[in-house]
Amino acid sequence: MTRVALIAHDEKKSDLLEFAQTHETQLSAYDLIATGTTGKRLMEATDLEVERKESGPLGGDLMIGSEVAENKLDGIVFLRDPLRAQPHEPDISALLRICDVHDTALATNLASATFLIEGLAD
Ligand SMILES: O=C(CO)COP(=O)(O)O
Repeated sequence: MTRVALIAHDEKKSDLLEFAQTHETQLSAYDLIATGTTGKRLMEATDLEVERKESGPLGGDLMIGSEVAENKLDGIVFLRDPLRAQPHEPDISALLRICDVHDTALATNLASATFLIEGLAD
């Protein structure tokens, strides 16, 4: 089954929730994982079932990165906050890097997230 990770920094969570609501039917066909708070908010805002990892600052990005390293993930939507520094910046960089190492589809803004979700459906 197609497995997708959804992650958003706090300033981008409302964008991700709206995205998930818009694409809920499509997303419901996928195995979904998320960082802790993102996953909680997604399950509150939609009927989607989401496997929650740790919160980002507590290692959630690294847990998702480890799935990328094991080739378990087909795609990641990661709406980062481009305007604020994050305390766990090294973890974020590690996740982006491992996606490139394994050529895993990664969308970091809404426009590319739409392409990713539609592309995975093909
Ligand atoms: O910090 C994050 C990604 O780097 C997201 O973590 P949360 O979903 O727990 O807020």
